[in-house]
Amino acid sequence: MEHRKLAFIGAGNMSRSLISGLIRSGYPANNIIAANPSRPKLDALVADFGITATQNNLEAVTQAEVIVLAVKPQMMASMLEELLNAGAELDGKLLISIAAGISLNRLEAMTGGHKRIIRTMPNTPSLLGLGMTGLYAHAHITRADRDYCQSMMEAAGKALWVAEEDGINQVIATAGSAPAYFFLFMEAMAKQAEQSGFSAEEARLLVQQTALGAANMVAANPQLSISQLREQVTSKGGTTAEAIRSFNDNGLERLVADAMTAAVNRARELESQL
Ligand SMILES: NC(=O)C1=CN([C@@H]2O[C@H](COP(=O)(O)OP(=O)(O)OC[C@H]3O[C@@H](n4cnc5c(N)ncnc54)[C@H](OP(=O)(O)O)[C@@H]3O)[C@@H](O)[C@H]2O)C=CC1
Ligand SMILES: O=C(O)[C@@H]1CCC=N1
Repeated sequence: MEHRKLAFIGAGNMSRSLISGLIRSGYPANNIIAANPSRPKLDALVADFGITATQNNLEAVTQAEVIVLAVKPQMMASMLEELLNAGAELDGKLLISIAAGISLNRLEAMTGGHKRIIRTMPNTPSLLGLGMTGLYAHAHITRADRDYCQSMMEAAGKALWVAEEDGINQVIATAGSAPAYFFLFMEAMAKQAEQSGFSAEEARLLVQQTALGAANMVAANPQLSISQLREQVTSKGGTTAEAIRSFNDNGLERLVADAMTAAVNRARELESQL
């Protein structure tokens, strides 16, 4: 992939995940700069990955060819306004937003009409190179910019383009927010395992190894549907069948659908507010 000079504006959880993925895949550390108002997260990024860091957004933007907008959605307008007021020149630069709930139209307005923007939705497993990122760009974005953005995200995992901008909100519900769903499920399982007598470490080991194994079974067996993998575990008249029956009787499918719809609705609500 091309190693364009890359700036992350906002050095929080998601930037750290993406930077880690990039460095792990061989992106040169001296082509990455991160900007953040407070120092500790920057110091940790410099220590862990050898990138450059600054508390001055303008300095990062000036040096970069590609700028990743990685502040909280609610901070985006004020951050960009300050940047433009400070004299930032965005011409010739590709902007990549990772923010939930801010449309390309809004980003264009917030940047004084800049049109070279790609919208993405990554997730935190990018930290380990196991991320999943959705991407969307308007038709005028060049092939070279699309390819760069895709390979940048693929350095941290897998990437999937969506055909409509609202597809990004569906990616949020299915991948961006979704690591937390699995963590919640694992928390509940670990809690129950502890209540049944395992130590906290034993419960975590049992749950984490099983989750890892299950995810790897899905990835390693594309010829099998996820339902078939579940059926392989479920002996007739056995223990798993009883657990699955309990999940189904308690409406697991509806719970999951409602939770994913709530995430999409919140993303759309943010889009209408910000
Ligand atoms: N976390 C996730 O799983 C995912 C998050 N996202 C998106 O990523 C974006 C960042 O989220 P996340 O990393 O979780 O949030 P964090 O709060 O961890 O990171 C945001 C960072 O932005 C910094 N910041 C605040 N104001 C400014 C400013 N004016 N200029 C530069 N930096 C600033 C904050 O600094 P300080 O703390 O010092 O104030 C903080 O380090 C959001 O838009 C979110 O929607 C997308 C996909 C997944
Ligand atoms: O919770 C959020 O709003 C962000 C976007 C996806 C994951 N975290």
